[in-house]
Amino acid sequence: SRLPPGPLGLPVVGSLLRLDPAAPHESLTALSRRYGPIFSLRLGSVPTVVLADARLVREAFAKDACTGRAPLYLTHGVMNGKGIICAEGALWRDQRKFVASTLRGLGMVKAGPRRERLEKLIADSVDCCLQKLEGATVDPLAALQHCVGNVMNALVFGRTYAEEDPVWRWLQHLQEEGTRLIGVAGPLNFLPFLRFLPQQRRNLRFIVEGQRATHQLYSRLAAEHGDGQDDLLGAFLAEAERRRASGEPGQRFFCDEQRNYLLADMFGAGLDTTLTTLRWFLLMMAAHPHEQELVWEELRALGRRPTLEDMGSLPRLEAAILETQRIRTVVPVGIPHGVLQDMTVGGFLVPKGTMVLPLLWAIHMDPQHWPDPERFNPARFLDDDGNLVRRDNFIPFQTGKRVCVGEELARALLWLYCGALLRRLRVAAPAPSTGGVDLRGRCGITLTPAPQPLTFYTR
Ligand code: HEM
Repeated sequence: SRLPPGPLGLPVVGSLLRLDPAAPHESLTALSRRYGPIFSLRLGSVPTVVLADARLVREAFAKDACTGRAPLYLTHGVMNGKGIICAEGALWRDQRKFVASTLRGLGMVKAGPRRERLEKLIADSVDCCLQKLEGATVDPLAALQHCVGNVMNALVFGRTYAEEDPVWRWLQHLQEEGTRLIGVAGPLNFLPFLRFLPQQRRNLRFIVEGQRATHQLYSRLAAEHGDGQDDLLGAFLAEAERRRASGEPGQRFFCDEQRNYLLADMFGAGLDTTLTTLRWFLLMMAAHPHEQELVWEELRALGRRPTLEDMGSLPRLEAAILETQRIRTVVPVGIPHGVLQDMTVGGFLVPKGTMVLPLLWAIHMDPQHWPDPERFNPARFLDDDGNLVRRDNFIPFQTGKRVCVGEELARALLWLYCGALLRRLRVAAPAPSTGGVDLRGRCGITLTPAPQPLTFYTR
């Protein structure tokens, strides 16, 4: 077979200059309208294939050959292929299995006492968040970051922090700056020699320093951790001990260094994405009061705060969450995969060493599947009788063998937060004369909204 079509690039930079650094998802989407749902280009030194159709993503990501990560400087040079997000091969398979089964043990199951414990943990954090927002005119970011952050702290490390705890403040700052700088350092991935430029060197030093300092903290948390296994760290320590005792070869995957990379990955992957989705949800509700009223009607009819049991029976709430995930996909360029063996996708050859980008923005904004895609319209996810409908061209967690391992937890968090917040509060935008709501996103690794206040009236 032949390679997918695509633009001719310049030597050295390839097609990098075609990408708007502030909106790479839009530049790539424009190219997909021109070259089709599968096309190839070279980004600096990295040969890349872009998939702009959910069917092609499903086909590609179902293959073992496509479970690698892209040959990027940050994944391989900074993350060293450790942890889970950047791991490949035997290490990835081992850690993926361990994480998936640990998350099930922590309550990501359909029913039972563990699920109730998880639900209580989230519900308590929602209460904390409600207290901070009720009656206030603020950007909800700080409240959400603290409250959702503590759910992740509890699940990953087995502890929570007071809001003003200096260690927690420092962790939040590192996370925010790190995510921003990794975005800024994007070109470094494709042109690794850029790391010799002074500005890039400073950014990289911050990222590597932050990594070293958080790993030190994690080692301390591990040393202080008891025998309990109600969190990922506890489960890791117990599994490391079990493998050491039995002397099995898999014990090499449970060293202290891998533990620290894994903890950082789980905390980072879980918090940023969920937080950003919640921020977009509140902004969309404020900008579309009529849609907010429809959700409110449904919640009023229920007469109490929704629980996980109610998932599947509140279609308006669910459709509003799904439509938020469509119109402001938090990872608009998608999380790239790497090709481990030559393979074919859509009849085209995709050679070993290629980076595969599942271009979620193009998929979720495709006018053929989503008429008038820039319009926020939850009814897209409802049929004429108001029942929820599954949509094929919608893959916010991606698909296949590496699909988001936290999807169940993310859906539970979004459900309980969005339901409780809208049941108790009416979210309103500032008057249009003062600018209204700014729904344009800024693209780092995630597509985030601009900081802006909202008013939270008691219902
Ligand atoms: C709305 C919230 C979330 C969204 C939109 C989201 C989205 C994604 C996406 C698109 C991927 C890439 C999948 C792939 O490579 O094919 C991913 C991977 C991942 N997510 Fe999430 N995620 C969310 C929440 C979470 C949460 C709460 C956790 C933690 C429990 C989590 C942990 C992970 C991990 C560890 C991976 C890497 C999986 C692997 O490489 O095998 N995510 N997520």
